[in-house]
This record gives sequence, structure tokens and C-alpha cells, in this order.
Amino acid sequence: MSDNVILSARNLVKRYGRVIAMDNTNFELRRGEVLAVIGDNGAGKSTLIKALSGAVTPDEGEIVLDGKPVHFSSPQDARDHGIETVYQNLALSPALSIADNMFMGREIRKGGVMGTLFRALDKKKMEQVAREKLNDLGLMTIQNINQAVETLSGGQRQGVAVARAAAFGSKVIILDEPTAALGVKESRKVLELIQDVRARGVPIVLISHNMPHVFEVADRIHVHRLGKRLCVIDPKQHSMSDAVAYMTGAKVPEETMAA
Ligand SMILES: Nc1ncnc2c1ncn2[C@@H]1O[C@H](COP(=O)(O)OP(=O)(O)OP(=O)(O)O)[C@@H](O)[C@H]1O
Repeated sequence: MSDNVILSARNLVKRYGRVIAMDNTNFELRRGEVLAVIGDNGAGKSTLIKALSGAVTPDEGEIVLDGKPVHFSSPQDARDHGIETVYQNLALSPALSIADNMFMGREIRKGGVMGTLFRALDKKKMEQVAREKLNDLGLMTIQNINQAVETLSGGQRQGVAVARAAAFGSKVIILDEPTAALGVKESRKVLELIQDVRARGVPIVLISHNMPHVFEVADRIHVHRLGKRLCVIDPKQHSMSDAVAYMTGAKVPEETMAA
């Protein structure tokens, strides 16, 4: 397998009783790219993403991260390996502040006995780092880092979730429908953020039903159909109507990009 590939999967299978959610599917994410994953409802995109992010254990098949086979036992295990997934709804805890959300599960403790024995949090340090990370990604339209996340706009929330994923040395960021609940302006911000993250060299998997968004930011498009990857297309060589036709089976792809 080429060095250019950061995350791949081969022949993944997942059965739920008689339903085959993944039917020998393959997957390949290259370094530094935005790979969109598209497919009709029930095609098996979520199951694939859950397998890549440790939320589902495949019945068969192999996942390779950075050249090494991996078997994730949980989403936390996948995170520990550098795969961050931002789900549309589950991304953040609304009642907690921005800084607390950014450091959830990775809190910075105070030095000395207060930190080691009493596990006291270094709030100042966390606020400072959170501010820096948001600033880096051009997200400082947020006024107050101690503001509860529930008071942010949808776009800002997505921003915080993506910033959190991007801030902690992730190797891969998976975004599940990041613009689905957002207005035009907020969607634009999130699309810009995706491009910023790519510019920093972090590859992104973008699951989306929004064809204009997919065509705007994706370097390649993985088309999923009936539980497996049907083809990978170049958005510069194919139209949105081609993509939809492949997804729905109205058209069979003739040639696809090397996957
Ligand atoms: N936990 C489960 N138990 C039973 N069947 C499941 C489960 N998860 C997924 N499936 C089935 O597997 C198939 C693929 O579902 P999946 O959610 O992966 O598709 P999807 O492409 O993400 O769909 P959508 O775009 O509608 O979210 C569907 O037929 C679904 O009903």
C-alpha cells in the first residue's frame, strides 16, 4: 500500500441479523485530502464511519492506519490512535463552556500535589490553550471562552467541535454531516474551516448529503452503494448529477479514479 495512504479498509463486513450493513467494502483516505463519502439513505455510510472510528466492530475485514493494522475496541481507542469523529449532534456538551468542551477527556491538571493528588484542573491554562486553538483556526468571533456551548450558534458549535478535533494532533478527522443543521452563512464558515484544517495537513473524511458542499471542498468522492464502495470520483471530472446517478444506481460509473 502506498505511503500516501493514511487510513484504509479492506473487505469490511458488518451484519445485523439478515441486514448486511457493510458488504465487503473498501475505503481509502490519502494524506492531506478531503475525501467526501456520499450515498443514498441506508447505503451503509454511517456503519463504515462507525467501523473506522471504533463505534462498530466489523465482523470481517481489515483496517490499516499509517501502515499498521488496527482493531479499535471503542471510540476512545480510535481517538487515542488519532481518529477524531465529529458527529452532528453528539459533538459537544451544551451546558459546559467552550474551554471545558475542548478539553473534555484531556483536562490539564495543576502542577504539584494539587494536580496529582487532588486532580485540580488548571482552568487558566485550559482557557489560554482553547483561545489559542480557536484563534489559529480563525474562530475568534467567539467572545468568551467561558460561554456555555448552548449559547453559541450552530456554526460556532461545529467550529468548536472541529477545532477540538484539529487541536489535539489528530491524524484523521471524520465529520458527519457538519453542515446539515446550519444556515447558509454558518455552513460557509464550516466549509472554510474544513479547508483550513486541510491546509494544515490533516486529512478529513466528510460524510454529507449536500452535493454543492461536497463538490466545493472534496478532493475525491467515495460513492457508497448497497453496503460497499461503488467508485471513487474526481469532482473536477464529474458533475453533481453524475454523482447522484451513481449513488442511486441510475447510472453505472465507467471509469473511476484509482482507489
Ligand atoms: N444497529 C443496527 N441494527 C440493525 N440494522 C442496522 C443497524 N445499523 C445500521 N443498520 C442497517 O444497516 C443499513 C446501513 O445503515 P447506515 O446507517 O450505515 O446507512 P447510511 O448510509 O448511513 O444511511 P443514512 O444516510 O440514512 O444515515 C441499513 O439498512 C440500516 O437499517
